[in-house]
Amino acid sequence: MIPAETTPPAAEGFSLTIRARNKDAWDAMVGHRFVQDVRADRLPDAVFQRYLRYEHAFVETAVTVFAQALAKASTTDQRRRLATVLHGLVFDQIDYFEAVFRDLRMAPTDEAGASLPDGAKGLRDGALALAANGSLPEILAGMLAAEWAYETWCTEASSHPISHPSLKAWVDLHVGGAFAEQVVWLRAEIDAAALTASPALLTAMETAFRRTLELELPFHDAPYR
Ligand SMILES: Cc1ncc(CN)c(N)n1
Repeated sequence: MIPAETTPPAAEGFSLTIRARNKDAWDAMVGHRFVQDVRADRLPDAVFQRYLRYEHAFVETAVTVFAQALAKASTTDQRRRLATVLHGLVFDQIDYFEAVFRDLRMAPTDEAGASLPDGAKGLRDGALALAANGSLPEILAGMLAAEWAYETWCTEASSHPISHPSLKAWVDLHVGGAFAEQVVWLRAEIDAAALTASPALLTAMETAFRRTLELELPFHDAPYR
């Protein structure tokens, strides 16, 4: 669904506004069956292993998306922040996949992603199209939806016992520290951009936010096949 023309309210930031206006998609993501299974410590191993492959591919996609955001950045602060985001992805997160594939004796994911299911390809293709065609605020609004939803559900899930050490480690990578700072920064960028954005740009930012949440749902359905 494309949102109707968007206006930012005076008092609260635009990031909170678009999350509230898209509560149905947000709630569907942070309450997805996959999230519920992690929280209840009952995620089947086969689902986790399929998820890891799709997720590894998505992290590689996120590197491309944030690299394109960096190319479109106009200030040194934005470039530094985005370089930090990229560092977290190519080191902390890719290191995690290399270790987990070794520990679980899984073959590495094929780099071209040819074997990905439609749900995983949908999120990848949506994010890459946004990165290629969108302005910086649109790209950041789309990635805010992905990062903020993960920070939210992982923070909640991390207060429950998670017995699979690799799953626990993955959840913990999205709680506090540099990841939380990244979400704070993305929100601040969206809030600041909205203050001077045209109505068309506000709508484009909200569309990117919602579309990403909508694409997250089939991505997380996919490992259940
Ligand atoms: C599918 C997906 N969406 C979001 C995130 C948060 N980086 C993630 N790791 N994976």
